[in-house]
Amino acid sequence: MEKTCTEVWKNCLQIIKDNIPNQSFKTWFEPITALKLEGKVLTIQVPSLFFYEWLEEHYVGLLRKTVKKQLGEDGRLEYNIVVDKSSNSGSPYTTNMPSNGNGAEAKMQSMPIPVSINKDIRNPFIIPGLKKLNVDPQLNSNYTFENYIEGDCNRLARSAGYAVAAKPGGTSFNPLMIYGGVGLGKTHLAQAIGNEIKRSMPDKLVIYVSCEKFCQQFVDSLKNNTINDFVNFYQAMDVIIMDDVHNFAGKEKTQDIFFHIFNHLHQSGKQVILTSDKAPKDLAGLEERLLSRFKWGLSADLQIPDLETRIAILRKKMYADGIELPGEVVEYVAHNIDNNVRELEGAMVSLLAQATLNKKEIDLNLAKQMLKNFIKNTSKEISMEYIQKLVCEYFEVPVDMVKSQTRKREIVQARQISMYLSKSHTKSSLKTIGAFFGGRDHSTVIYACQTVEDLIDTDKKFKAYVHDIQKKLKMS
Ligand SMILES: Nc1ncnc2c1ncn2[C@@H]1O[C@H](COP(=O)(O)OP(=O)(O)OP(=O)(O)O)[C@@H](O)[C@H]1O
Repeated sequence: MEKTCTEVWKNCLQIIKDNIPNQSFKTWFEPITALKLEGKVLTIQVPSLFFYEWLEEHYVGLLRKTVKKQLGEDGRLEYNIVVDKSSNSGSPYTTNMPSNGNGAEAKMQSMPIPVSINKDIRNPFIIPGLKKLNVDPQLNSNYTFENYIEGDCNRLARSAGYAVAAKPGGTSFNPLMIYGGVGLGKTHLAQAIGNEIKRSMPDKLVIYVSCEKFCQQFVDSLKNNTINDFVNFYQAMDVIIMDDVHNFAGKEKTQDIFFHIFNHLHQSGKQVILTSDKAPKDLAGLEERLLSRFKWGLSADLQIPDLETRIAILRKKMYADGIELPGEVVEYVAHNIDNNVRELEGAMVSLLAQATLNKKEIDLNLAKQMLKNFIKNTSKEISMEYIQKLVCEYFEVPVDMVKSQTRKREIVQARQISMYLSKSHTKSSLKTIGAFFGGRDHSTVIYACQTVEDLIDTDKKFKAYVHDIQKKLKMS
């Protein structure tokens, strides 16, 4: 007796289940239903285009083998794709893949599916239903262009941001990648773009999401079997702002999902805005294909603001908070906190809090007193210069010698400990540490750190030295 499509698919599922992890089976195969069997062609229904792409990319080999096992060498598979479940039209739209009549065997052999097919099918079907979404963009309304002070440090990134805000998806800055060090205004600028788009084009669907939150949502959606909703949601956006994409490092599955979402948005002319602590070329732990996408548009960096810009930032904040500070105090703060805008603002807030508590006028003296304490608690104190000074004082060796080429034992020891502590107590890269300690390369730093770690493990006296210095570092 001829088998029904349900029986054939049930047998296929048995084989598939034995060959992949249970969670993957639940996520990608349980939502599939068998629709029909015509001769040797089995048609299955998948819940979205994204689902179809994912199966084609990750399970094509397994599917091909399984179908052949059930239907013989000329067995084929066709997909029926439910394109828009949220449509109000009563029944879901569906479309068949492949649509060119070549049969799924041809389809299964050619992966990934050609871009032209994606494009034609996606736009007309997916967007109309999902456009009805009302999405909270998750933006902080204080992060506007108006509040973002322009300086040499951010001119390119800021004007690119403006261009993107005026024409989301319509410039070559797609994606726009804003990168730079801690607290230099990446989130503020990225959100300013989102706020400006929502102000001038309220109908646009904009979403801000940190990379960390996106990763968590992905894990949750796998757990709850809502992966389809998760992907559909992001694919329906006009603008996605993803903060801190360096946090994708090592998370391959989430990168995979984002790769698909990214492709979909980009092909549909939607805007992607990314922030990162490093330039795309320096991002470690990200898949090459994702990195190459990140390099497509424009990468613009944010540098440390110069004194003039720092003063302007402080004045703007004071103005916004309705506070007046003497000019010399503002200049003093801006002069002394010079590598992180968040810390700059933090110093001012502490200054004001102290003044309010002590009911004192904020003059230069108070600013100096207070700033002394504030600087101690910031990363400024733990600079490579400071580590070098501390280590050299401890071992009573001349400070400049650690940067020289000398191989004297006590100097080498001070140099290696300085490198080791710079690696663990500063955010400097191995390359920067090497360059700072006498123009050495990163492999010298790796070797130094390894040597120090080994000695800590084997030499009690040495371990005590390092701990002593670390204690001083923390107390200073
Ligand atoms: N050019 C600027 N003009 C006005 N305010 C700024 C500017 N740059 C940074 N800020 C302010 O500095 C603070 C830190 O900025 P933001 O959080 O955007 O930095 P970030 O680079 O995203 O930091 P992180 O590396 O921690 O993610 C915010 O309060 C922001 O408003």
